Formats: sequence, structure tokens, C-alpha cells
Amino acid sequence: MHELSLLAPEERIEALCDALEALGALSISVEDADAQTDAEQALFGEPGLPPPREGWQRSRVVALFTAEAAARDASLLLQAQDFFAECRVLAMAPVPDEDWVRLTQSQFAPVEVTPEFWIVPTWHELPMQARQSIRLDPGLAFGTGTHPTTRMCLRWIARQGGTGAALGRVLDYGCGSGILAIGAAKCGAAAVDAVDIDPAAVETAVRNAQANGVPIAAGPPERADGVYQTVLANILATPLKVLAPLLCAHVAPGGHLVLAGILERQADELRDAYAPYLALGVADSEDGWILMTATHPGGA
Ligand SMILES: C[S@@+](CC[C@H](N)C(=O)[O-])C[C@H]1O[C@@H](n2cnc3c(N)ncnc32)[C@H](O)[C@@H]1O
Repeated sequence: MHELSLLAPEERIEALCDALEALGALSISVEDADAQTDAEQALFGEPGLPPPREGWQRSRVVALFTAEAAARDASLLLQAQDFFAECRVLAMAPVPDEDWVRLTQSQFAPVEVTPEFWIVPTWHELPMQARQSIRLDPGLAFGTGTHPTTRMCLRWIARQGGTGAALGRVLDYGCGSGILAIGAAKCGAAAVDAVDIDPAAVETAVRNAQANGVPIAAGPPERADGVYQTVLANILATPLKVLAPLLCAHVAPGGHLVLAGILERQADELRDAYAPYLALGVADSEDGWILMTATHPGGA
């Protein structure tokens, strides 16, 4: 493998990436050329929404080619194009052969939810103190337990399950890998429905549930049916606001709504969006993310 690194202004990134793809690049990444310096620029966007910008004012574009000759040809061809005028070749270098599977695996260690409840990749031994665990391999679907939003939901599930207060029938709305659904099933849920708009996530959730030996019923969002004692949704603030009436309608009298994917500064807008249905409060926080929960006022 050979890597070609280029410097490009924001307005040239799209043309450059299109050209690199046409020239056979296996992968292309765009980074802030000023990362880790005083000139570094923050660029935030929510998944599902168009990116706020194509890239940074000074972007480093790195393309991977199968061989040195392909990288060199691409470099020469690009330099002959008009749009390349404000761009520059930074470097061309071989990429050392690595055991990528091992390297990827080494980045995923067991994750502690509570001292007794762990998420453990299948290639790892269970930690001695783990009395309860979710065995999970990182796949394409979100939800390996390494993100604070997932961990906060699992902590809530473990706490709720541990108090003897029944999780009851559970809905995991936006299940990703199925990690919350599996956690709920392991913490005593009576039955678990897991839904996601992404069919690949649904497939992954089914596989992960089987691997953990717990029954969950997974499918598209229309599969959510009736009311649940516990409704979990770790998505993001914008879709959570849109989903407010739908999610609240699924909460049984006396039941719980648990929302994650919300930044601290978004607490008020979420509270306002849910106020017509349920009163949300902040129940947990980690690394700038918050967990918001509400209890349905009905029931015993
Ligand atoms: C941040 S991931 C959470 C995954 C997992 N539940 C967890 O806690 O780690 C959000 C998931 O919600 C799904 N999603 C996003 N918008 C949705 C919607 N409107 N309805 C259902 N699922 C949605 C995404 O496909 C994604 O798998």
C-alpha cells in the first residue's frame, strides 16, 4: 500500500476527492492540516444532517493506493489539472504492512458499566469481577459501549434492574448494535423490542442478541407496538425532538423514558420539546453528554 498526502483549500476538496476516487484511491480521508496547533479549527455536524462545510480552510487529504506506481501516477495527473493550482503534494510514502485485525482488536478493551457489569469483546477474557456481561464485537452498527451515551444508558438499566424495580417490557428505539436491548434483557426485562431505521443495525442486533443468548425482537421502527414500562432512545438531540410525541406515546402509565445522545447545552431544548408529554430531567452526565429521563405520572 502507498499513501499520497495533499494539501488543499476547502473549496477544492470535493473536486480533489472525486478525482482521487476516479484515479483508483482505495480510501480518502480529509483532516485539518492545522490539527494539534493553535490554528486548529473545530468542525461539528450531526449525523444525518448535511456537513456544515466540506472541510477545513487548510485540509490534509490522504489517499491510499495499492502500489507506489498508482500513487505516483495519481500525483502527476492531479498536478496537471487546473483545479490543483491552489493545492500541493505533501508526501508520498509506503504504508507498512500491519496485522490490521489485531491492531483494531487491541483498541477495544473490556468496558466497565458498573463494577459487576462489563461489556467484553469476544476475544477477551471476562474480568474476574464481572458477574454480568455483554459479549460484543465492534461491527458497522453504533454501540460498543465505548461511547459515554451508551454507557450512561447501560448504567441506568443496571441500576433500575438492580433495585428490583422491574424494567418490564422494554423498547430500545434506535438499537444500533442492540447493546441496550441486550443489557436490558440481561438485567431482567420481561420482553425486549429493538428497532432501528438502519436494516444493517437490525441484523447486527439480532446476531448480537443470539451470541449473548437473550431473546430480543428486532425490526424497523414500525415494529414498536403499544406501551412499554421502559423506553430507551440513544439517538441525537434533533431526531429525539422530532420523535417526542411518538416515544412518549409508547411509555406505559408509571413507565420510564430514558433519552441519550444529548449534549449538556441541549438540555433545555429537549425539556421544552418533551414538556407537552412528559417532564424530562437530567439523570446522569459524562464527558459533556447527559442522560435525560422522565417517569409517566399514571399508574399505581
Ligand atoms: C447513537 S446510535 C445508538 C445505538 C445503541 N442504542 C447505543 O446506545 O449504543 C443511534 C441509532 O439510532 C438509529 N436511528 C437514528 N434515527 C432513527 C429514527 N428516526 N428511528 C429509529 N432509529 C433511528 C441509528 O440508525 C443508530 O443505529
